[in-house]
Amino acid sequence: MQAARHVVCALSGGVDSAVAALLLKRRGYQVTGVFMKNWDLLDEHGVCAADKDCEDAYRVCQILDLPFRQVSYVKEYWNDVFSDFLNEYEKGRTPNPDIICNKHIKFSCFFRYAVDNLGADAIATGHYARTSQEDGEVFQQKHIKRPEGLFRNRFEVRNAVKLLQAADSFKDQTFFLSQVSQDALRRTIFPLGGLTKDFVKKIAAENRLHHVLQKKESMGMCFIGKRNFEHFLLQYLPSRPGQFISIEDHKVLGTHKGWFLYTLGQRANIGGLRAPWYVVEKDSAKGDVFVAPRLDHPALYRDLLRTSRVHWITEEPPAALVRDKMMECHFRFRHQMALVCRVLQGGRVPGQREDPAAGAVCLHASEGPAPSWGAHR
Ligand SMILES: Nc1ncnc2c1ncn2[C@@H]1O[C@H](COP(=O)(O)OP(=O)(O)OP(=O)(O)O)[C@@H](O)[C@H]1O
Repeated sequence: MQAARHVVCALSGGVDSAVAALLLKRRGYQVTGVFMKNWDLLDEHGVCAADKDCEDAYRVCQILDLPFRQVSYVKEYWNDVFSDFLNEYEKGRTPNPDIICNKHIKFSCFFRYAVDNLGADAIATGHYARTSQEDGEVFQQKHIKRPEGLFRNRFEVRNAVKLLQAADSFKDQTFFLSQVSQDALRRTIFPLGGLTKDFVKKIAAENRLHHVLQKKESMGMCFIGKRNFEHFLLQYLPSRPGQFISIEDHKVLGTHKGWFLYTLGQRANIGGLRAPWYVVEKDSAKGDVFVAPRLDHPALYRDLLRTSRVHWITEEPPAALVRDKMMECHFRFRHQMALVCRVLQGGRVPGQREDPAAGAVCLHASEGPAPSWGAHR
């Protein structure tokens, strides 16, 4: 008889990955649970939250009778995720550290550790996402036990694998997985891809996983916790006091501690003013932040958005984009925001060589691509 395939499941100490590990075991895989310690500084209460999460992950393995390991990527997280996060803020952009963490830590360091050190055939996480090689049936909300034979070709894939949205569109986490490599995706299983969160909680409750059920859902950036975001950032970046200026009459409305703390479109709380104002523009040289008085103010809207090099998971870059220099794509600009169909124009980024994988996104659905890179309003 063929030996069971070995799947290394990333266990965060939360309910999703605990149920992912349980489902893998039920399907006949040999499962190892691994907790990653990525951040070891104390939170706002002087507690290292990672220690409690690690204990919870260990308990999941005890309940499910799985081997448990712990790895530390504190140094890698600091160098590849947190430093990038600070650098991006310093440049006035708003990075998403969860996307970078998936790219560099979970689907790179952890993936290599699982394959090279633990001899895994595949890794698994509790993300709500699917790939084009999932065996549809087994992801339905039924307790079906599958004979091992059905999965024997699971990891011998010839065609490139696609990242697909989860069945639970509210929980779908593909936005955070948008930078993973083809190499890692080929050997990744998302056991929760076809399930709803409620169903996952039900499975946890029926399988003695009460300790993870009681935990609060992780929200926002893990290293910030409940701390005030501005205070947190100003511990790492020097403040640069500047002014809030009205875009309408250039009147000074108040002061702030750093233009880089604001994101375009963000609501700005200006001391002493009751009505909300929204960020339109930032002047990095003078440190001023220009604001508009209403969310429907025309100064807040754009026709064109420039992207840096696009990360193509399946076809790099798509042949249609190289041939036509443009293609229709569906975009999501933030997690849980609706997907919108827009035209992506490949081409030349100013100051760089011709690169069909870099692009501009025309933000009006009804119009064709914008005429040139110069136009950005
Ligand atoms: N510290 C960690 N150690 C191991 N795996 C992790 C860790 N943090 C996250 N993961 C993996 O990444 C997945 C997504 O994590 P994320 O924190 O975004 O989601 P989540 O919905 O809160 O998941 P969970 O309920 O499992 O904590 C987890 O389900 C788990 O597989």
